[in-house]
Amino acid sequence: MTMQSVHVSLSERSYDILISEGLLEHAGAVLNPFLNRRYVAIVTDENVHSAQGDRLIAGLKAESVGFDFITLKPGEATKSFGQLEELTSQLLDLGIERNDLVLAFGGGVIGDLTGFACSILRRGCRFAQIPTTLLAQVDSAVGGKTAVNVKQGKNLVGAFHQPALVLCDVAALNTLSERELRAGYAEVVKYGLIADAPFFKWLEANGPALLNGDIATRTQAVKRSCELKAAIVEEDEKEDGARALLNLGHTFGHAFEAAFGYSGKFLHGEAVALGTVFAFEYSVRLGRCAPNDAERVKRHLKLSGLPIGIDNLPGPVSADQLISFMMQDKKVQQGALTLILPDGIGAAKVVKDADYDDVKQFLINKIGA
Ligand SMILES: NC(=O)c1ccc[n+]([C@@H]2O[C@H](COP(=O)([O-])OP(=O)(O)OC[C@H]3O[C@@H](n4cnc5c(N)ncnc54)[C@H](O)[C@@H]3O)[C@@H](O)[C@H]2O)c1
Ligand SMILES: O=C(O)C(=O)C[C@@H](O)[C@H](O)[C@H](O)COP(=O)(O)O
Ligand SMILES: [Zn+2]
Repeated sequence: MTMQSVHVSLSERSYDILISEGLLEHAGAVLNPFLNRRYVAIVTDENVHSAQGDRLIAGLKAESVGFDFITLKPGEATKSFGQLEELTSQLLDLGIERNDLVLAFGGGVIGDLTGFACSILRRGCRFAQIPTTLLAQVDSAVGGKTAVNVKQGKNLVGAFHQPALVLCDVAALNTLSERELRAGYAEVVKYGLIADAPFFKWLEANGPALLNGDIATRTQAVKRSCELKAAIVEEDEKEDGARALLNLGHTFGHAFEAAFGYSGKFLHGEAVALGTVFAFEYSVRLGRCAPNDAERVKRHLKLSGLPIGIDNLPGPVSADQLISFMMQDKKVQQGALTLILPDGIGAAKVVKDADYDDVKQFLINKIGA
């Protein structure tokens, strides 16, 4: 097994991201040094349990690591307050101690919910991320943001809680649906657009191979994404500055997700893709970004099967609805919107004090009042 790794350096909260094909079958051996007793609680969802569970079980059994599964319903609706209460209760019933290791085995929904539960369980217990979607391997498993969604907006109740270890088995992506794979790809593209124009160019050439299952290309993309995210998180763990760049496309995107009620009709990655298009178009409107750059981004997202226009929305939504969700965004300061706006490909900026009326007019022009 050829192993790649990325270190996230955060003093006593530092950890490694291990990336390889076939890691699940070695999970017991890799996790053993992190275990105070040979036992883990595994939080997962039904799809992941049936598609990948046997591989993890084999890896744990090979090292005589005992385990219990807590298996939740799949989908964004699981990232809720109700499920948080239920999950913490189940973990307590299993007798999970502070120094035990809980495994978040699944996509970003499982990772965000489990990470949040672990941040509050007995005032904080350890957990490892075992991400099984492209989105989770390149983004959500790294950096310690955990949360649930509420009716007022996306991820509005949560905590920063870093994992002890991240295990990315790229072979786990073989059972992921094409739609979920493409949605995760939106976050890969994001890294190129924020800060790495050569990576975006590489994706224009290699994105099709990545989406078609080429393991080497996937491994390279996961590694580069994790390196870029780790560098930003190391600089600004709790989003006082540069970390907000990772929110490119999210201020608009989260508003779409909230408007559709976290129903799965519009996935996080799809919302990020359309939100990124909106961010580029708004930047063009402000004269910050060349129209050609926005067109190039839209072309690549479209070729990758991602939504780039309001025709791709699963139902009607109004500018009023969107702007009111946007005003609940965690980046709002003194009542003013913060947007992540590109000055071009690979050159995103955190823009505070965005003009509310102008953003609203932009949305009205795009989708109607
Ligand atoms: N914490 C962060 O930094 C961060 C970053 C990005 C996104 N997120 C959050 O992540 C969530 C989205 O995560 P996601 O896109 O992974 O969605 P998800 O967790 O809902 O997983 C997508 C679907 O794929 C299934 N699945 C997962 N792995 C599978 C596999 N290997 N084989 C077959 N099916 C599999 C799941 O059951 C689910 O139905 C959102 O809530 C978003 O807000 C968080
Ligand atoms: O890690 C980050 O920081 C990100 O912003 C990554 C995003 O892809 C992710 O969707 C995150 O959950 C959004 O953060 P939020 O603070 O806007 O909820
Ligand atoms: Zn995201």
